[in-house]
Amino acid sequence: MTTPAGHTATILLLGSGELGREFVISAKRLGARVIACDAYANAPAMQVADACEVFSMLDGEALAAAIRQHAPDFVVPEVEAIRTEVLAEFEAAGTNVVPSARATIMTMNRDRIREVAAVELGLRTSRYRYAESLAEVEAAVAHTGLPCVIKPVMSSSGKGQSTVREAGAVEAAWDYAVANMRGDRARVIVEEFIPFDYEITLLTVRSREGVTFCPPIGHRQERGDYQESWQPAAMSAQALADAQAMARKVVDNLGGYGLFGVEFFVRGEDVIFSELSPRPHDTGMVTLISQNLTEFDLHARAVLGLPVPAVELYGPAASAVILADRDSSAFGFSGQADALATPGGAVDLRIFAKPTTRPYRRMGVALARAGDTDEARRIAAEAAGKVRIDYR
Ligand SMILES: Nc1ncnc2c1ncn2[C@@H]1O[C@H](COP(=O)(O)OP(=O)(O)OP(=O)(O)O)[C@@H](O)[C@H]1O
Ligand SMILES: NCC(=O)N[C@@H]1O[C@H](COP(=O)([O-])[O-])[C@@H](O)[C@H]1O
Ligand SMILES: [Mg+2]
Repeated sequence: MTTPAGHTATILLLGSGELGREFVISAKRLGARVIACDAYANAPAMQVADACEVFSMLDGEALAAAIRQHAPDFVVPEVEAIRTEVLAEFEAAGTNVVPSARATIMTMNRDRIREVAAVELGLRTSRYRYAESLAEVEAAVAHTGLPCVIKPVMSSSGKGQSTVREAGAVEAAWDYAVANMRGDRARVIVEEFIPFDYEITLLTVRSREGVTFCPPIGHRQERGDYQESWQPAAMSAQALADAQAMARKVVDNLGGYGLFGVEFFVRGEDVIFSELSPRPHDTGMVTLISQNLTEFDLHARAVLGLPVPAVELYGPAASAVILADRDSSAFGFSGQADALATPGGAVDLRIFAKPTTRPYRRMGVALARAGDTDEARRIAAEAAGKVRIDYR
């Protein structure tokens, strides 16, 4: 291990988006040196890191070369799509992969994590079947019933995902999933559609001292992608206890140290496990204004083997996304002053400084804290709406 003089550890960050950017800031505050990697130059986390490397995280040779060159104390995945076999090889040879190579492999594949959760651990999930052809999808739909949700087993942020409400729409959903999947396995999961009352992310920290939880985060999704989140999500003590018990089982099974974003659907008192990220979660960006230690601080502490105390919630808070609506590499922002002056509560912004836009690309978030979560949501949405992307 080659931690340079004056630093506490060397971290190789695999993926350099908005979540990585905040993680770099948190880790650097604790003295770490961070090398940020992603497939394009000037990615958000690269702008605040000590060094950067540009290569596709799916390129096994480039990934192995970067790990060998930097000999990091910790390899910290930030995106889902990574040549995870390489991580497993390095882990076997002694490299510390966060939270573990197995966790990254399981969670990158919806079918693998579903088997762990539903079969091995017996957690309540939606009814599901896997399918690798149109005929198999049709058989799977017969099992789950309609409506159902069809997703490539390898995808994230809603890519390739559709909700099917009538039999005539099954073929289009299969074609859409195959066209938008990642990797070379044409395989989908067909899930029973859960008409949930609300859905939550339970940020769960696994550290040397054990497992701790942040107050639950409610969120609203469109096109499979998060639009706003708020904390704390109102839920019964029993439902929260059930979610915590399930989250603990999953993270203990996956092992390693770090923060996980565990997703649940809640209907009445029924809590249904959906999926999880073995890393900070996009809906958890609300913790940038709601907690004394953000999800990024908690991840950094757990990774570096430092104490993780109980989290202090400053008060009801919300986040709302700022999205682009077209492809561009010549654009700027305006309206930040107006946004930050939104009355009614504490307001903040994160502008990710991504070098290009595309339709629906997340370019920033507005954050708000207020007397209750409804008010915080209203203020965050108002502030986000005031930030304009000026395409030139
Ligand atoms: N079975 C289901 N029933 C009802 N809604 C669902 C179901 N599956 C997914 N959804 C909706 O779609 C959203 C995205 O689904 P999911 O989390 O599985 O996709 P993802 O691509 O992994 O997203 P991300 O990477 O952002 O977490 C969920 O948060 C939920 O709102
Ligand atoms: N749901 C996962 C998620 O939110 N991931 C975050 O988005 C970035 C990719 O953004 P991009 O597609 O705009 O480059 C990732 O690097 C990560 O920070
Ligand atoms: Mg999800």
